[in-house]
Order: sequence, then structure tokens, then C-alpha cells
Amino acid sequence: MDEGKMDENEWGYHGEGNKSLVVAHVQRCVVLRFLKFHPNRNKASEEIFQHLQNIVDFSKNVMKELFGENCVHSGEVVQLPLDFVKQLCLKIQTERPESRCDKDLDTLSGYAMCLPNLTRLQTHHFVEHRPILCVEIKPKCGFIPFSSDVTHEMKHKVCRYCMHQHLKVATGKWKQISKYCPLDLYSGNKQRMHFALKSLLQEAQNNLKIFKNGELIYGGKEVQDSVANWSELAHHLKPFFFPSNGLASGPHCTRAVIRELVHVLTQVLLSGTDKSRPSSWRAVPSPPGPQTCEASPFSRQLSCQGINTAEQSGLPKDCLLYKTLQVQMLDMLDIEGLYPLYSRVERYLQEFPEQRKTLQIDGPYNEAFYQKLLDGSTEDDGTLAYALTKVQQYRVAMTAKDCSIMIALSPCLQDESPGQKPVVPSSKSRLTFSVSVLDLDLKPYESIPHQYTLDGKIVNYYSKAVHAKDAATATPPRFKGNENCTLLLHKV
Ligand SMILES: O=P(O)(O)O[C@@H]1[C@@H](OP(=O)(O)O)[C@H](OP(=O)(O)O)[C@H](O)[C@H](OP(=O)(O)O)[C@H]1OP(=O)(O)O
Ligand SMILES: Nc1ncnc2c1ncn2[C@@H]1O[C@H](COP(=O)(O)OP(=O)(O)OP(=O)(O)O)[C@@H](O)[C@H]1O
Repeated sequence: MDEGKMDENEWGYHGEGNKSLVVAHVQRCVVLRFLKFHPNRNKASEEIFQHLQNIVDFSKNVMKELFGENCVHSGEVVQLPLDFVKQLCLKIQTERPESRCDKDLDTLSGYAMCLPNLTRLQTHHFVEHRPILCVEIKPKCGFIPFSSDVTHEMKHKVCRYCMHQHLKVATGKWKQISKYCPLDLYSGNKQRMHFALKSLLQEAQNNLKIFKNGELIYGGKEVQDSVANWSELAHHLKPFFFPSNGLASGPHCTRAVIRELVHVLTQVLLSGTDKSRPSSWRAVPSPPGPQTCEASPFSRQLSCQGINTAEQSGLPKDCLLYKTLQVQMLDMLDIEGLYPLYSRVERYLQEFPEQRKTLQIDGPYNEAFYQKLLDGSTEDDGTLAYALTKVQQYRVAMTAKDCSIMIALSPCLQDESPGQKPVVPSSKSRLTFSVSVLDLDLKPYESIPHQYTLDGKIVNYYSKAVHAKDAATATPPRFKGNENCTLLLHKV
């Protein structure tokens, strides 16, 4: 990229989250990722450069080690002409969702990250000109806390995502509770994974987006996509899964296409990444807590039928979901056990603020930072060192609980040998695929008190909701008496 000759007309709005905004080049497979801030809260250019450089370093030195080389794209920090950034900001403003406009793109520093466009690149080695489908999943936390510091009994039974759904609906963030439960997706059990993926397709919220040739076609919009839009989605997907057969349109076709998508995604999610290089670390051998969530409609249905819900096949150790779960489980103490350790670090920093740098609270995220994360000790010896290690591990775990998985699929031409590229078969086609992980910015130290407060709010709200519903109907809040759970077990 020639940063000297930048033309805003060559870039288009691509998407955004809470902290960054992404624009994509209209021809080349690259994106620019800008930081966002509340109005009038812009930081000094040097600070922004350092923040972005920290993101890149953390990705290279820590996340590549934990997730594997092939799945992580660290990118680089670039300096752009301020005029270009200002014009770009004006150009994309109308395309931004209103709910994200509480923050503005940083137009003052001129710094951004340049990354491969994962919605258009099949692998980072090839620039392809064939159709490409890309599914982005934000799976969230896939385990129930196993820490003995947990005081709320509910947290041992119901996962955070399912509890949080109730608070999100109550505060108006989403209209209805999703049937998706991360524990189903992470189970490694195909039936549960199909159910989880189908639930994401039914209620995408901010957990699912689908791009075709780099363009968003499903999810990620203000007006929520749902089953009502499946026939349109199926129309987009049909050439990928039924390339040469004239499958008629209509509900039968829609169901067939969605079924193929769900099956293919499951296979890809269970496939190995970085086969050549086994990961050098393990956080926890297998989830020590319960492996099902009592609020998951799937698990509830099985237990209604007297089937042992703890039974599951487990994830293959070389797949990305397994690696994600391992990193998430660096949170061994839960926020309830972590918070007192955070307070210990905080007290020390109040007394010795100049030590913040030595303790690597805001970086540098180098090899030494990574090595300290591998310390698996669980005995608190009362030291600052123990507290600091747990705090840093928690921040990394929280990052993995909020990252997204990007699955790119592209049809194999008839009789084509895929070469080095992995292939997933669907019933009427073969697709090459790649899997990546994105949004791996280390969560800030400062967010820990917020996590602690939010955790309490989520559990208290959910417990009250369960109580209220129990009192009214003698059934848990997620199910009304007339909701037939057998419906949920239809094969996809
Ligand atoms: O706390 P959560 O689980 O609601 O996660 C936040 C996300 O909400 P979600 O529940 O996924 O809709 C939230 O996503 P949205 O802005 O709601 O799309 C952010 O990802 C937030 O991270 P950060 O503060 O921007 O670094 C996330 O905050 P962190 O907790 O990861 O810091
Ligand atoms: N390298 C990439 N290639 C293609 N699309 C990308 C890339 N990076 C980000 N995106 C898109 O931009 C969106 C926003 O990016 P990202 O998740 O990094 O934002 P964020 O503000 O850090 O998120 P959060 O709300 O979780 O803090 C993503 O959901 C994804 O759709």
C-alpha cells in the first residue's frame, strides 16, 4: 500500500465494533482498522500509535503462540495522510449504524492498522477471484466457571451468555432471547453444534455475520436478520452448495441450503489448524466444570427425555474452537476470585505508580510477557507476582471470550486439485476453506472493575427473572409452558 497516494474513493465502509471501525479496499484484499473514541476524547497521536503497535505486538508475540500461526493475522500500523482520513470519515458516515455513532473514528492521529481482508481472502497466500463466502462467528465464553471462588450457585449451572441474554433483552439491546448457547457450539458434539449454529442463524444478534465476496449479506445490521430472511440468504448461498443442480426455490430449497451451510460450518470448526506445528502450551486439560448449560434449550430437551446431557464427544485438540476455549480458561479464578488479586495489584500501583511500566500493565507485549502467562500456579502465596500473573492471564482470557472466528469458503472447481488447501465436502459440492481469528486486542487492565460489577448485575438479574417466572409458572424463564421443546430437536 502506498500511504502517500491514498484515495478515499477506493475504500468503502466494512463494519465496526465498540472500539474500532473497518474500511475495505474496493479492489485489493486489505482493510484499514481505525480506533474510535467518544467525541472530544481523542488521544495524542503518539499514544494512539503506541496503542496500535501494542495490538500488533500482542497479536504477534502472544496470540500467534496461543492460537497458531495460520489463524492469526497481526497486520501492521500505517500512517495515513490526514486529508485522506478526514474525507474517508465523511464518506462512510451515512453507512454507519446509528447505535455505533456514539463514538467517532479517530481522524486526528493519522494512524490505523492495515490487515488482510479476511472476508475476501481464501488464505493469506492466495488472492482469489472466485466466489467467496465468509461466516464470522463471535462464539463468546464456552465454559461454566469451575472456580471455588464463585459465590452465586447459578453461575455453576447456567453460562454467562445465556444469563446475559436476559439482561440484554431487558435493557433493549436485543428484542428476544437467543436459543444459542456457547456450550453447545464448543461441545464437539455434532448434533449440539448444528443446533447452536442454527440458533445463531435464527437470531444473529452480534454473534453472526455472513459475507459474500466481501459484502455483508446477513447479520450485523440494525434491523435483525432472522428466519424470515432465510429464503434470501439461501438464494445467495445456493451456488456454493448446489452449483450445478437446479434445486427449485421455495421452502424445501431454503431448508436444504441452510442444512448444508450448518453441516459444512460444523465440519470446518472441527477441523485441525496448523497441523505442522502442535501448540506448545495447554491451560487446562479439559473443562473441569459442567459441560452443559441448564438454560440451553438443547440440553433441556435432552434432560426432559431423560438423556444424560453431560455426555459429549469433546473437541479435537487441534481445532480453533478447542484453542479458543483453552485460552478462555486462563480465567481460572472467575472474576470473583480475580477481583481481590486485582485490588492487590491496584494497591501496589497506588503506592508505586512508577512501577506500572516494569509490571508491563500497558505493554510491551513481548516474549517475556508471554512466558509469564504460562505460569499455571494456583496457590496464592500472597505476593504481588502471583496477583499480577493472574490479572494478566484474566485479561488474555477475556480477550478470547470476545474474539471472532472467520470461516472463508470457496468452491473447488470440478476436477480441480485443491493443492495445499484444505477441502470440506458438502453433499453436492466441495469447498476449500480457511479459518482465522480476529479482534484479539488485549482487554485493558482498567476494565476489571467494570467486569466485576457487570458480573453481579448479570447474575442478579437472571436469578430474579428465574424466581419471578418460577413463581408465576413453575418453569424456568426461557420456556413458556406452551413451548414444545421437541420442535427444537429437528435434524438440520
Ligand atoms: O462484556 P460482554 O460479554 O457484554 O462483551 C462486550 C461485547 O458485548 P456482547 O455481549 O458481545 O454483545 C461488546 O460488543 P458490542 O459492542 O455489544 O457489539 C464489546 O465487544 C465489548 O468489548 P470492548 O469493551 O469493546 O473491548 C465486550 O466487553 P468485554 O467484556 O469483552 O470487555
Ligand atoms: N481483517 C479483517 N478482515 C475483514 N473484516 C474485518 C477484519 N477485521 C475486522 N473486520 C470486520 O470489522 C468488524 C469490527 O471489527 P472488530 O471486531 O475488530 O471491532 P471492535 O470494535 O474491536 O470489536 P468489539 O466490539 O468486539 O470491541 C468485525 O466484526 C468484522 O466484521
